[in-house]
Amino acid sequence: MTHLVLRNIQKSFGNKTVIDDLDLEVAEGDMVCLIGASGSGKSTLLRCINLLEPIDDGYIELDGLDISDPELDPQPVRQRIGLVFQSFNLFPHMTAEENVMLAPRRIKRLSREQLRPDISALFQRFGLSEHMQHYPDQLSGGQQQRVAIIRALAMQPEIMLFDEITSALDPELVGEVLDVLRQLKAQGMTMVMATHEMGFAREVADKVCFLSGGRILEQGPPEQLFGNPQQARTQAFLSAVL
Ligand SMILES: Nc1ncnc2c1ncn2[C@@H]1O[C@H](COP(=O)(O)OP(=O)(O)OP(=O)(O)O)[C@@H](O)[C@H]1O
Repeated sequence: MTHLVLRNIQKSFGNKTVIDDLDLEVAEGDMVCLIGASGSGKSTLLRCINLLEPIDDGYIELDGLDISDPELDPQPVRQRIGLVFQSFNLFPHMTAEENVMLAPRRIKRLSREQLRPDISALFQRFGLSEHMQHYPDQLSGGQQQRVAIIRALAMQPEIMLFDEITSALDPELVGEVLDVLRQLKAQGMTMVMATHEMGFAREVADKVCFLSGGRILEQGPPEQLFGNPQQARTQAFLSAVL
């Protein structure tokens, strides 16, 4: 089943076109990796999907619903789509658990007691049980990013978007965050990820998209893009991007 459909997406800032007539389909349970140079439009695309940026033209469908309809209340749609950023953006004066509980308490109006079993299970699932009561400055960057992922999952989204979530991490901490994504993939989560982690994209993605100037130059399963006879074109693209 096609879960997310983007058609003819157009987005400009002033007179600068940032997304240019872009089409993308994401099937349920798939991991789609967006790869492109800085400024190619990856973040803007993810922000458009999450309705943080309005699109100028085209439409975005989630499970058949046109979520780009300007008449639609964006709040319930945003709850269905989790977004995790490069910077973890945890509140420093709150424990990991309080950070994770904040949105469901405010938006879903659930109490701490109602939330605790599910939230504890999430911390446990991602190996962070012993850090629930720690403050962000007591956690490594990798642990903070894993808490940021748990925070997004606590809203029980149907689809998760990741914007270069390992780019700010020391290299030795990247693996533990990518492991969380592998786990989510195994559990059937639908995901779109902007990344420079080429090895991960090759290993885990169902589809890889090469973005340049707000357009998708190539897209396909990694074994196609990285295999012969495509390999020379892929290498040329990646050497310009990475
Ligand atoms: N709010 C904004 N106002 C004006 N221009 C913007 C805005 N947001 C993004 N841009 C411009 O849009 C272009 C695409 O930016 P975007 O952040 O989407 O690219 P990216 O591929 O995610 O790059 P990076 O890897 O550096 O985050 C850039 O030229 C950027 O300067």
